Amino acid sequence: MLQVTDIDLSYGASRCLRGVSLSVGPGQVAAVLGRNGVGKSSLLRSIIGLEKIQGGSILWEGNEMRGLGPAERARAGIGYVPQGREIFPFLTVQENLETALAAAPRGSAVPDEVFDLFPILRQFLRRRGGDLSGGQQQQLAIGRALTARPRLLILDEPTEGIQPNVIKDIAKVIHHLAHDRNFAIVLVEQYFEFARDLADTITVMVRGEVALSGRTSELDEAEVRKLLTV
Ligand SMILES: Nc1ncnc2c1ncn2[C@@H]1O[C@H](COP(=O)(O)OP(=O)(O)OP(=O)(O)O)[C@@H](O)[C@H]1O
Repeated sequence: MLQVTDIDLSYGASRCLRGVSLSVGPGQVAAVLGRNGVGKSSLLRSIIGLEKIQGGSILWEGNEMRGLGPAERARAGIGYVPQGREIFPFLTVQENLETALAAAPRGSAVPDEVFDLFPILRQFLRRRGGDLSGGQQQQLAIGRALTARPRLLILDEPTEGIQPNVIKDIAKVIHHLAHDRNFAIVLVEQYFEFARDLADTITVMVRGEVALSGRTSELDEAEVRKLLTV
């Protein structure tokens, strides 16, 4: 279980997150929605340890993550797929995947599951990351996160700049990871429909704060849409 409680984050004098809370358990997908610049990526970066929060707590599987760096949080089972994918363009697909093994015990390999989920990665193992399409790069970024064998997967706008047929594949994978493999998943999205169809809970942020949060089935869709457009 991930329990983010009342976190505050400032960049210098500018407050970015104010009292933000979010929780997600194994087998669940929590979506975070909001317009550009409301703090969604900053929230994710705070959870994985790339930003140093000034207040609040981040409990993962009962342990406080707040004082830990990103590598320690990764070892604790937190996986991250960054916005824009951040594939290494001059490394091959295989090498990109293997970067996630840096902290793994010696002799560890890319799990077969990665290739079962994304057969294209096996086919393109020796191709350079920079030569893949946007959708293939997104699959590689998710595959790379899974290579570290996380139990919590955090995805920042996985549908950004990707064709509809690949978006469907990615939605299927996220659904499978949560419901068949018991991952806890936090997903930041711009597209309401994608989040609604996948997520158990939705949190809508406005200017660094949680404006609305609840079970997807119980949220007033019109109200959510209003917060995403004003
Ligand atoms: N490293 C930083 N230094 C200073 N300000 C930052 C930094 N990162 C983000 N910000 C500011 O914090 C606010 C929240 O940014 P953030 O990227 O978290 O929003 P977002 O909701 O993810 O937006 P987007 O959908 O555009 O990715 C913005 O005003 C942004 O300009």
